[in-house]
Amino acid sequence: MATITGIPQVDLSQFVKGDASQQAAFVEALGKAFTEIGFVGVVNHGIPKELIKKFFEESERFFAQDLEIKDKYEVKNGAGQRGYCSFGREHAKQSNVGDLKEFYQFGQELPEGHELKDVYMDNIYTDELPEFNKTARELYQAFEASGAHLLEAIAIFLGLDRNYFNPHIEGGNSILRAIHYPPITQEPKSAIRSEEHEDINLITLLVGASADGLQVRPLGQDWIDVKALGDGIVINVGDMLQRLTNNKLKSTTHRVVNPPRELWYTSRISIPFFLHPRSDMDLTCLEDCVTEETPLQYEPITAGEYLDERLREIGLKK
Ligand SMILES: O=C(O)CCC(=O)C(=O)O
Ligand SMILES: [Fe+2]
Repeated sequence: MATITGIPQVDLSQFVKGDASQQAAFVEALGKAFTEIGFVGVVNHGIPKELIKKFFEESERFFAQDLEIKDKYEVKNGAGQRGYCSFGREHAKQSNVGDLKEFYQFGQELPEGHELKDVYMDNIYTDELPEFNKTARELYQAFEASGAHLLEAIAIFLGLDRNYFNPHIEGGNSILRAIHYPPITQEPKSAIRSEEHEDINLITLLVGASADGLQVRPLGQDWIDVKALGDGIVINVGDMLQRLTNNKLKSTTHRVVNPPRELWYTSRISIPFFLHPRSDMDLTCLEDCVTEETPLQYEPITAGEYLDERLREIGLKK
């Protein structure tokens, strides 16, 4: 039984396989969750359980290697968008203390002849762990498919054509990230594994982490613990979708806190998929989201320009 506590939960199979009334109920529930707290738990998301398990195991293997090996896969001035990013390098935009994590990122890979083929940086594949590379590709594609269904439901909720997002996410600039929070061995500078932040992209799909620690803080409320039990995934709205909808859908602050002292010896692995559109997607606020009660909050910008701005703020781009 898959359950997620702390946030509302929806069943994606109702939308993908259900009849019209089940689809409508799904759209309603998803829209409510995203306008209120910006986070939702999703069960029956269509991402194969075995694939998730395999990628978790391969990620553990990757991070367990000597730093000397991992360092080979770090691109020192590549804005951290592919390959390995070493411990402490990324920090939240308001903080100058690095997060207590290391991670590895895979990006979009397109077939020969695709118009965006040469636009993206090549992925960095490890020599030691061919299965890490292979499962990353498979999981990337499974996340893209599941994310496309969710965006279709969001488009319906926003009163747009249900295929509104399709041309923007086909060949999009999404990132699959495997994060490792190592065991804590000495009194940490802060009680936080990953400082509070909002995600940059359209939506994030997060595979149930290997340990507790994720907390979200809806506007005007206290921190809420989000726990994924079983095989549900956590989905949240990112800043690009919040911006496009003129704050109708909420990109909610979240963080990962350290475990209690008696669990310091434990590590934590989590697998977020940051669903990004193509760089040329226009993020100008949707007309229907600008009203007398909700006046325009943002200037027009493209997804590419916005990403650039944000990567500088978090120390990944100079
Ligand atoms: O590790 C987690 O559970 C969340 C990570 C996260 O919020 C992020 O990488 O943006
Ligand atoms: Fe995040």
